[in-house]
Parts: sequence; structure tokens; C-alpha cells
Amino acid sequence: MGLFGGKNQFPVEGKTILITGGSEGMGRAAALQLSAKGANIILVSRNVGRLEEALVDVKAAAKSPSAQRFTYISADVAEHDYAARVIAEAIAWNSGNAPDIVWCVAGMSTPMLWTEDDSLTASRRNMDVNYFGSAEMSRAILKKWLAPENSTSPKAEPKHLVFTASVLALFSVVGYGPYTPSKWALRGLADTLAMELNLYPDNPVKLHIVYPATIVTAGFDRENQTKPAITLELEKEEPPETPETVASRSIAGLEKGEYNIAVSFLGNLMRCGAQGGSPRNNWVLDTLIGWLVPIIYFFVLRMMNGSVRAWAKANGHPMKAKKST
Ligand SMILES: NC(=O)C1=CN([C@@H]2O[C@H](COP(=O)(O)OP(=O)(O)OC[C@H]3O[C@@H](n4cnc5c(N)ncnc54)[C@H](OP(=O)(O)O)[C@@H]3O)[C@@H](O)[C@H]2O)C=CC1
Ligand SMILES: CCCCCCCCCCCCCCCC(=O)[C@@H](N)CO
Repeated sequence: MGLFGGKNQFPVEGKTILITGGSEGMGRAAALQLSAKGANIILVSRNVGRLEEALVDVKAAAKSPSAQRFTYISADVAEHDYAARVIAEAIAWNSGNAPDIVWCVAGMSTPMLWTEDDSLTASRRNMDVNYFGSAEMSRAILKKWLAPENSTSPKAEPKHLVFTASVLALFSVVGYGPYTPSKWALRGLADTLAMELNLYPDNPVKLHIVYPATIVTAGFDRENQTKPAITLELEKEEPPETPETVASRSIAGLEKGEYNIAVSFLGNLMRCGAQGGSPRNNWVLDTLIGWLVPIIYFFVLRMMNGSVRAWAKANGHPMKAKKST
């Protein structure tokens, strides 16, 4: 059921769901919740030990343990052409059928100031994992779902492809230069595909992008090791959430049939303020809120840029401050 009792537009019972980044954090939480709703689950990530551990928990969460099936595939989403192999293995395991739902969650972040020595290397790596990791997977699965031999009818139950971005793809913050563009790129790809999918009326596929804010995960601990102090300070405006909360709000958005899925109050404001040519969840509400957001931004941007300037004043030139610590 959707939140307001509407028809559930993301039924998962008996469906096979492939989740990249499913061994930890938000991806693992989503896998557990989808298993509890009766889905067969394929976890994809690199570390086999963590995949095995996660799979035990995903199995234990199953709604009908005897009917549901679970497996994992180890793969590095940053590797060129990884996804064709992963999808082939998933199809072989799934009695010759492609997964019904693919959720790209695998991602990483190395925040730092743009003038730091490693920022471009970090940027390329973030692009490879976050953008190309999802881009390659989307192409591999769409080539299967959209193939003429898999045509059904416009009324058939749709397949679902889900990308995981960040609120930073809607509102940019100092210090996330190596990361933010990879998530904006994902949004650009998704909007393009949302229109392109209309070329295949007999192969219905629904596309969604989730925009989480801070999630308390191992990945978050890792990114905090390189995160500039000013970034830490500014992002306190958006309270951290557990991976379980983010996963369940994401699934609620999927069940309501949303395209751009924000999972927090500020995230929803940011979503309405940055819609461009994206498909809308609700034309009337999204438009009305979208008219308000520039007024909020007038104050928020003054405050945030003011904080950044005050930080510079208190701490001195960032390159000099770095050398003296
Ligand atoms: N944490 C946060 O504050 C936020 C996170 N996000 C996004 O949400 C998603 C989940 O984040 P979070 O739960 O924190 O992530 P975590 O770092 O906790 O977990 C990442 C998962 O992705 C896998 N992964 C990472 N790199 C690769 C790779 N190259 N190839 C295959 N799998 C990989 C990891 O397994 P393994 O290492 O074994 O491969 C792990 O399963 C990411 O896309 C992230 O960018 C968005 C907003 C905020
Ligand atoms: C109208 C709206 C007002 C906006 C107020 C702005 C408040 C700033 C919130 C910044 C939050 C940043 C979260 C980063 C999550 C992320 O993606 C990374 N942790 C991953 O590396």
C-alpha cells in the first residue's frame, strides 16, 4: 500500500530484486526490508565476506523463507563492462529471467576542497563508482528489459530501475566538489532515460531516483576522514538518519510511484526547487512548493555563504591553514 492508501505501485512479493551496494549501509537496509516484503534478493558488491554476512541477515528477514531465494554476486561497479557479466549471472541464477527490479545503491564519497592535491583523482573515482557504476548497470538491464523478445503490453506490470543520488544533486555544498557532480550526472541520465523509455510502450519500465541526505553508515564514517570542517558544520542543518529510515522512506516513495524521491522535509523542498524538466510526482503540489523555494533560498544562501566567509575569516586562507596543521 502507498502511504495514503493508494494502490501500491511497487509490489515486490515474488519478484527478483538486484541491489548494488547491498552488503552495507542503505543498500543492506533496503535488501532486508524488501526481503521482509517477500522479494528474492541478489546482492552485488565487492567484498565477499561482507556479502555473505549480509545475505545471512537478508535471509533471516524473509517473509516466506521456503519460497524466497537469495544470492550474491561479487563485482566492482567501477569496472568497465562489469554489469553485462552481473546481469548474465543473475539471469542464469533466476531460471533464465532478468531481475524484475534493479536498485543501484553502490556509491562512495571523498569530500575535500577543490584546491587540494587529490581532488581531481577523487573526482574521477567518484564518477567511476557513483555515475558509471549506475550508468553501466542501467544500460545492461535496459538492454534486456527493452529487447523485442521481451515485449509484452503497455498494461503489463512495469519493471523498476532505481538510482541512488543525494540531496547534493539538488543543492550543492562547499567541500563536496569531487562527489556532487557524479550525482548530478546521474540525475541528468535519469531524466533522459525517463523520456527515452517512451520509445518502448510494450516494455514498460518505471524509473526512480532517491535523494538521501546524511545517512549514518560506514561510508559516512569514511567520508568524514577527508571532510573539510566547514562542510561538517554546514551539513548539520540536515539531521542524520539511520540507513533503515532512509530505506523505508525510499520504499514508501517507490510504492507511491514517485519519480524523484526525497526522504526528508528539507530534501523535499530541495526537490521541488530543482525540478527542471524532470517528471513530476504531483504537478500541483510540486509546482506550488517550487514557487516558495526561491524565497527560502534567498535567506538560506545568504546564511550559508555568510558562514563560509566567516569561517575563512576565522581560520585564514585554506591552503595555508592546511599546511600549518
Ligand atoms: N552516507 C551518506 O551520508 C549518504 C550516502 N548517499 C549515497 O547512498 C548510497 C549508499 O550509501 P551508504 O549506505 O552510506 O554506503 P556504504 O559506504 O555504507 O556502503 C556502500 C555499499 O556499496 C558497496 N560498494 C562501494 N563501492 C563499490 C564498488 N566500487 N563496487 C561495488 N560495490 C561497491 C559496498 O560494498 P563493498 O565495499 O564490499 O564493495 C557497500 O555494500 C551511496 O550511493 C551514497 O553515495 C547519499 C546521501 C548521503
Ligand atoms: C530549501 C532547502 C534549504 C536547504 C538547507 C541546506 C542545508 C544543507 C544540507 C546539506 C546536507 C548534505 C548532506 C550530504 C549527503 C551526502 O550525499 C554525503 N554525505 C555523501 O557523501
